[in-house]
Amino acid sequence: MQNLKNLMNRIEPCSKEWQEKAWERLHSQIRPRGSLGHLEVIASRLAAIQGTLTPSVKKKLIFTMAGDHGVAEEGVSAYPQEVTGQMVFSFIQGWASINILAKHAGADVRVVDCGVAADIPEEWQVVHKKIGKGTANICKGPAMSREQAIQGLLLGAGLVEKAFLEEGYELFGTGDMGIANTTPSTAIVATFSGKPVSQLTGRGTGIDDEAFNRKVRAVEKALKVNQPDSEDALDVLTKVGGFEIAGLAGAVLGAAAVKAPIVCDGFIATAGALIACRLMPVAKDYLFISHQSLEIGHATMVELLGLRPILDLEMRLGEGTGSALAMNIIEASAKVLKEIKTFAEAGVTDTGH
Ligand SMILES: O=C(O)c1ccc[n+]([C@@H]2O[C@H](COP(=O)([O-])O)[C@@H](O)[C@H]2O)c1
Ligand SMILES: Cc1cc2nc[nH]c2cc1C
Repeated sequence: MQNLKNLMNRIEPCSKEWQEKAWERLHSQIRPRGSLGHLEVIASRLAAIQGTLTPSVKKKLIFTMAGDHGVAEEGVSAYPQEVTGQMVFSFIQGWASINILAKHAGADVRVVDCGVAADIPEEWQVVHKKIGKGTANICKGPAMSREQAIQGLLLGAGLVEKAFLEEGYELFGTGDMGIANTTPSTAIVATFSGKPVSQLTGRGTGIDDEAFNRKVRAVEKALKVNQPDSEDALDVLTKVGGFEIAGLAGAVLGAAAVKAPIVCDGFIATAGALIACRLMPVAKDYLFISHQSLEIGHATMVELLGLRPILDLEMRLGEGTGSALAMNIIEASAKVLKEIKTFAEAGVTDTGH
């Protein structure tokens, strides 16, 4: 708990001064005022995060956090639990969607075993940090202990901080892998929003109507049995979260602590980001939401965070795929701020404003 307090105490708001300076430059560039829309917002936020008019986000790293979920036994996913470990194998072989899209984005991928049920062989190129062999079934009691939730938060934060300080990564992305993890993510957004579970539950990996009804009932039961306290994000994470969700939340806190930009992926990664921002609201200054997931409850998460997703491609995959795609947009926005000349620099007549 002391280490978690220490982490949160190190998080400061980004620089509103640099943000102002960035807006001044953006408004004096040789184009109609505001014409690059949301790219300008992203650029001004990067300036505020890095404290410069020349932000750099060239060196990029995506953490794909993997974990299993006891609630899978309620029949809430279209796929069996063993797929989590099998996909971890695919990630390290370079065969999966995240490998292809991260390569396209020029980002590295680091796979983290936060709590996969299967044994992950020591020689696999993953970060071996298993907190447990899958969480407990949230329909029957808490997913994990409070100590395990803290362990997961510190794990995610530590990985990002170390990669920033020791390897020079400048932009981070989050992603997840975990069969059944849309169920705890739904429980998290239901707790924070207070909306009916049926309005927040989606089809995850593609479940049929019967599994959908089981999933709604499972989330309702998890909330009834555990009574997570919406005012205490650590309680929510402990009772209805997941090991990879703890890692994903921690990654956002770690990025904020070192003043690095971090972009979260879809439904599960945003659930983690929501936990982080409930624990420490100023962490939001460092967070970007990569895309609007098709998973129905994601819109409510986005609303609660008050941030605008960068892309909307009707994706619902996870792994960090949305983060990878959005990284190129974030990098483009850094170039917009740095490289487009101002009216004064270019000698263009400025009568627009
Ligand atoms: O990130 C998303 O928006 C997203 C939406 C639906 C499904 N997923 C992925 O699908 C898995 C969870 O789906 P499910 O049906 O097993 O709960 C997990 O591995 C996620 O990465 C991810
Ligand atoms: C095959 C497969 C790949 C995934 N990647 C993220 N979630 C996934 C779920 C499944 C089932």
